[in-house]
Amino acid sequence: MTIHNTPPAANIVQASGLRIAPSILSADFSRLGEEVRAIQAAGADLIHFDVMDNHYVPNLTMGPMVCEAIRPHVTIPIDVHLMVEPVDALIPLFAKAGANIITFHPEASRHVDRTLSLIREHGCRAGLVFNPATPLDVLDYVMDKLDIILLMGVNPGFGGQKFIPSTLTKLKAVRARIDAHVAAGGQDIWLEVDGGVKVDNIHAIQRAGADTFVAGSAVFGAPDADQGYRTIMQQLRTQLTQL
Ligand SMILES: O=C(CO)[C@H](O)[C@H](O)COP(=O)(O)O
Repeated sequence: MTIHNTPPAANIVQASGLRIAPSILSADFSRLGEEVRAIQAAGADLIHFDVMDNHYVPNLTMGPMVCEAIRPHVTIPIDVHLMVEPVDALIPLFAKAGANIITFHPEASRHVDRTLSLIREHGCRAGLVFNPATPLDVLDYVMDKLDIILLMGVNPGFGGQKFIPSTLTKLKAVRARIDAHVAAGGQDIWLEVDGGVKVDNIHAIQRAGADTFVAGSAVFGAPDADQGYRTIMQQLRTQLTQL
């Protein structure tokens, strides 16, 4: 097993284009180190790490200790999606545990602007997550503090759900906001989609404006960890190159 040092968050500045972020929510938790190594070897661009607290969402998953435990097994960035309320106390802990990106839901923080600053102060890239029925209004005030916007394609809390089609309309709206922001001299912002992403819909999701794709059950549902993961990652990637 190769043990890697924690990559600095700045590494991900070099990442460009289209990114696939397998969600380890659907991995085999009894052998998580092997799972993340296998998914990196299969071509993953990011590890998507779902944190659920049985309060903001009705499920309970993993915390900073698990992030720290998998960090030495991969060199690609770890993309931590906080489905927790409150948010702020976990930010220093995940930054210390090797997270590179931290996203949270705006309704879970009383002070969204402050929470975004806190994430960046801890050396991570910062982002907001919107549930299918959460309005985008807060974006009017914090675009300059965002590295990533994540739209949920399902209601958060569980893997293996069906993609909600209205997400495509919302994606187009966010893509237009990002493009206008960049055209006005603002920084680029990744547009990530999470939930229900499969081989048969990733192309439509890309066409609606996404550049970063979280896929959990589609990837980790493959029959075997090595060739199976490579095959599904290749199938996803092939759909993405057909714009
Ligand atoms: O955040 C999540 C659920 O809250 C998961 O990342 C998401 O659902 C991915 O799983 P799948 O690809 O199986 O839908």
